[in-house]
Amino acid sequence: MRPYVFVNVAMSADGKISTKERRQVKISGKNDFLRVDRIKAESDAVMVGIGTVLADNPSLTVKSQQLRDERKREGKDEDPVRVVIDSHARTPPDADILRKGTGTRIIAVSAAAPQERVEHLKKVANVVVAGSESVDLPEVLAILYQHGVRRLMVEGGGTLIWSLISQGLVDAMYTYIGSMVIGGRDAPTPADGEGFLHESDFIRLQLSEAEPMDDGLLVRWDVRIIR
Ligand SMILES: NC(=O)C1=CN([C@@H]2O[C@H](COP(=O)(O)OP(=O)(O)OC[C@H]3O[C@@H](n4cnc5c(N)ncnc54)[C@H](O)[C@@H]3O)[C@@H](O)[C@H]2O)C=CC1
Ligand SMILES: Nc1nc(O)c(N)c(N[C@@H]2O[C@H](COP(=O)(O)O)[C@@H](O)[C@H]2O)n1
Repeated sequence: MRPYVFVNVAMSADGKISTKERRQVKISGKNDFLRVDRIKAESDAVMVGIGTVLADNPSLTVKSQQLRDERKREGKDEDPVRVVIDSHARTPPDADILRKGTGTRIIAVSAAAPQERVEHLKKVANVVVAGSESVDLPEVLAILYQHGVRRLMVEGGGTLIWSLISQGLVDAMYTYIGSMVIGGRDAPTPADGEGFLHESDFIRLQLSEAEPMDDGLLVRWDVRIIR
């Protein structure tokens, strides 16, 4: 069993999620940031890849005090469980995701992670070992499910989203399209990784919602299960 998994990502009009230097940029507007905060507060856990932790140093906390209070009233931690997919245990022990906010942090590493770094991380987070070289995502999702996570939000980046979506582990995707062009053939996109070669392999989506937001557009897609 695995949680319901949805991706939230903000991209430019030309389909980039940051610059070619992988520098964090503001793509969403005020209303979209409020929406992201709300769907994060409604989730049991939020996941990012180590590339995002190293590039953006996100805290992934719920920002609105009202939403934090609501979670508390429901008997939950103010922040969802925060999960980093990090094969080689590269998460800096002083990363904001570990320093800021409340609640459980899980770092998922592979068996190839250097033991010394794993021991350091064990002092500041729950470390889960899954997979031999890179992290085994189905196994991590099963572990999260066993720990009560039913709704998982994935905030990026492109490498992690590709892995999840290409393995059939994503149920829905929110894409905010911002009103700018970032450009750059090497700038990350919502799904990087290897990419499919054959049309028959493409992951098919069904449009479920499209709404103008700030000066861009919010699109919600459901992943179509084709058997
Ligand atoms: N605009 C937006 O909404 C967002 C933009 N970003 C941007 O994305 C960029 C970071 O993305 P990426 O470099 O692609 O890194 P990422 O955050 O997708 O992390 C990928 C890394 O995770 C590790 N990993 C371990 N097991 C894995 C597995 N099974 N599958 C995939 N990865 C696995 C690998 O070390 C891999 O390189 C940054 O530039 C950041 O600013 C990140 C999040 C959201
Ligand atoms: N929704 C959205 N819009 C943008 O314009 C963005 N740049 C991002 N980036 C994601 O948000 C994370 C920041 O988290 P904290 O504010 O530090 O909690 C960042 O790491 C990306 O995942 N998202």
